[in-house]
Order: sequence, then structure tokens, then C-alpha cells
Amino acid sequence: MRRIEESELIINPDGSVFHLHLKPEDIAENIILVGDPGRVELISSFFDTIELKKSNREFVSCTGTLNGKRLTVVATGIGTDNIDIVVNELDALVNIDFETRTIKEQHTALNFVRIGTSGALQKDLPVDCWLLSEKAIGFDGLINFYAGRNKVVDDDFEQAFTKSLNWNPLLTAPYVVDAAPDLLSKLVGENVIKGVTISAPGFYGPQGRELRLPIADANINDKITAFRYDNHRVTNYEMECSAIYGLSALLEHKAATVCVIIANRLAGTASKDYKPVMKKLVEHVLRGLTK
Ligand SMILES: O=P(O)(O)O[C@H]1O[C@H](CO)[C@@H](O)[C@H]1O
Ligand SMILES: O=c1cc[nH]c(=O)[nH]1
Repeated sequence: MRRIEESELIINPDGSVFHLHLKPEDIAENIILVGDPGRVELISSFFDTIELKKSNREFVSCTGTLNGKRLTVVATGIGTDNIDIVVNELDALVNIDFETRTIKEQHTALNFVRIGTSGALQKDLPVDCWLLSEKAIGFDGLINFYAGRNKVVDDDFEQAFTKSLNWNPLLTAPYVVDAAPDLLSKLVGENVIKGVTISAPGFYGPQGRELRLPIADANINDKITAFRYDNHRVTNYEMECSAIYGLSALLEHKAATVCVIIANRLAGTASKDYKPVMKKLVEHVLRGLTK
């Protein structure tokens, strides 16, 4: 059996995984991922019991229970490069034996639910609404580094999207991955709008925001807003969902993302205070995950 070398999976002297500083026994199978480390405190404030709190760099985490269910919250920080670290390390904690450094025969599937913030690309999605991502489009290219990406992507959607946008060959090839249907069904609700989410490798230029620097393709957001495929339209931009969906599909975990829309890019509006709305969304997600 292949032994994974010390350089490839770095384990700290206390037995915890390199960046997250978590040990195999520290995490639950239901994991909430958030970008903002401060959101971990908000989510865990609803827990009935707290088992542990850890932090290293931006990777703040907490495990506890709610309604008898064990949950872990992990802050990923911003960006899909961080998701590569977080999802691979969480997977390693359950699917690699840290003593023998071999892949376990018995696979453990994790449920990842990301609770984030996002910007809308359609006029009818006002600030402070909730958006559940049925599909993610990655502008970040992460999944293209892994073998088997073609097995987990929606190839027809990808082709229709790149053709319709006249995709710039200087950019990485976009990838499209679905959420896990049974996790989506736990998160639906009266106030939850379903959509297709782009994860961008930046907040400004990569999301078509122009401050002092002009954008390479000034019309990219108009083309994205107008794009239709089957009954789908692209609804919003954020910065992590695609990599969570892509890596989860490759590693055989389940993933879904729900965000508070904090800006509407067409209307030019931003939420006055999204924090109370986020608190309500957290309560909604926790209800869905623990009922
Ligand atoms: O609120 P979070 O979860 O961080 O999500 C969004 O906010 C950050 C950008 O402001 C990015 O991480 C983006 O994905
Ligand atoms: O417009 C937005 C708002 C939040 N997060 C993003 O990445 N983009």
C-alpha cells in the first residue's frame, strides 16, 4: 500500500494536520465552511455544547453539538486556493491513517455546507436575499490540476458557457460542478432562491469590478447575466463554492453553498448591514442540518 511521505502530508508534532491544526478525532462528518473567521463564533454561539476550538492563521474551527448532532465549523479564509488546503486536509483527517500514512480502505463521506456572502448578477436578486447554489462555475482553475476532472464536471454547460462568452484563452478554463442534491434539499426554504454561482479568483477584476484598473473584457458581466442554458441562468459571484463542489465531487464528499447577497451588481447597491441577515441564514441552515 502506498505510504504518503512526510513532505506530501505534513503532520504537526502534536498529531494535527499542517494548516488546520486539527486531529482526526476533532471533526464531525457534518462540516460548515465559512470564509470569515468571525462567522465561526456566530455559528457556534447556537451550539448546545462546545467540544473544541482551534485556530491557526485564518483557519479558525470549532466542533460541538446541536440537537444531539455533532457539527464542525471551519473558516476557510478567502479564495479557492485556501479551499484546496481546507478540503484536502479535512479529507485526510477522515480518509488517511495518520499512523501508517496510507489511504484507509473504508471511505468516510463528509457533508460540507458553505455559508457565505455574495454579489448578485441578476436584477431581480435584491441585497439581503439568500441564494442556494445548485451549480458552481469555477473561474479559478483549481479542479483542472486534478486527474479525473472530466468525470465530475457538466461538460455541456461548460462548452455552452465558454462559447457564449467567447472565452479569453489567456484565462483558465472554467469548470462547472453540481451541488449534492440531498444537501440542497436540507437547505431549501421559502426565502431561498436557487441559482448558479461563479467563484472568481479575485474580488475586483475577476468579478468585473472596475476601480482604477480597466477590465480586459468590459462586457463580461453583461454576457454572464444574459447567458441561459436549459432552465439555468448565472445568479451570483463569490470566491470559494466551485472548489468546494469540485474537490468534494472528486473526493466523494457532498457539498452545497448558500449565501447572503450583499451587493447587486446591476443595481449598483450594497447591503446596509448584512450581519442580522447572516444570523437568520445561519439559523435556517442549522435547522436544516439538525432536524
Ligand atoms: O463571506 P465569505 O464566506 O468570505 O464569502 C465571500 O466574501 C469574500 C469576499 O469579500 C469571499 O470569501 C467571498 O466568497
Ligand atoms: O460581490 C461580492 C460580494 C461578496 N463576495 C464576493 O466575492 N463578491
